[in-house]
Amino acid sequence: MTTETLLTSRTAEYHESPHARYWTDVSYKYGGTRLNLLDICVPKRQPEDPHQAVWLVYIHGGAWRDPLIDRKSFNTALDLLLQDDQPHNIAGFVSLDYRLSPYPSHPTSPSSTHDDSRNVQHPEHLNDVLVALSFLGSSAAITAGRYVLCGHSCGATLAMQATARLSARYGAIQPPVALSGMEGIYDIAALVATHTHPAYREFVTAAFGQNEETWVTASQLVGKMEKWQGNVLLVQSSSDELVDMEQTDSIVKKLVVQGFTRTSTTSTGNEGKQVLKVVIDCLHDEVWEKGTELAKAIRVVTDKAWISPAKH
Ligand SMILES: N[C@@H](CC(=O)c1ccccc1NC=O)C(=O)O
Repeated sequence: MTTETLLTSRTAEYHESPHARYWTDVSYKYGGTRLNLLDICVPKRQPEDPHQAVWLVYIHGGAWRDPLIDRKSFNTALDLLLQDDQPHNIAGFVSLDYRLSPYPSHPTSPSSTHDDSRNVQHPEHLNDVLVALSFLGSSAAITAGRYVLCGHSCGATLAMQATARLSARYGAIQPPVALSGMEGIYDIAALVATHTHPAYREFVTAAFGQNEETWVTASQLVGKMEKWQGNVLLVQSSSDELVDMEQTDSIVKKLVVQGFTRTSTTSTGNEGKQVLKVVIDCLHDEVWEKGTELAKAIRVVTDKAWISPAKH
């Protein structure tokens, strides 16, 4: 990210800590809403090999609608990463917001029909993510395709959708070099069928409408990951009370059909098109609330042993 780009952003705030420089509340979309903002953190200790370094872009969860889970939910994991003694391969971190679907029944912050930031449906969440990535493309790192997408829950859905979209056709934005999905939703129809609590159907119809065909095409991404050459890390807790293991197992199978190979380690050298499933043990939101598992996944997915080397 060039400093000039950031300085021209109307809303951005700048501050520093002993470990990093931060630009927060950066507007990524012309005429955007208060949820079309992102936060950037550039560690003062930069990777030893800048040519191989990547940017990490985080996409939060919250069922496409929860106003209390936003880009700031990345901060606990970010603080843990910045305190690490061991060196990283990460040039910078981005956590982004995107417009949400309606949530008029939220107990403390119900959405109003007049709020442009909380009344969208698929594919607008994805479109916002793509606009954010395009904004970030003004950074040399991201134009060169050296970034990794990491998403939690419906953020993992968005990370997968964005990767599928960006690898399907040639465009100004390169797809990510690697992808990490945590507690992800990859089969919306199965999610609604498995979980009979009415909240599931409620948030899915708010985000994707009533037509179940849209749920299938939007989340299953059949055939849409074929062209992408990166590696995928999928992390799922066996004690997640909201999203079941079958979500991750089903996308693993679909990736294998699209040319991916299952692997059990990240340290065997990277040939691309590998998928690694890691089982953890915590509640759904503890992944980012405690930050430990999120930080761990980010260390792995950005490691030079896991991502394809930059071409010279
Ligand atoms: N806190 C959310 C619920 C939520 O985030 C969620 C619930 C079930 C399955 C997945 C979820 N989040 C995925 O992004 C809500 O209030 O709607």
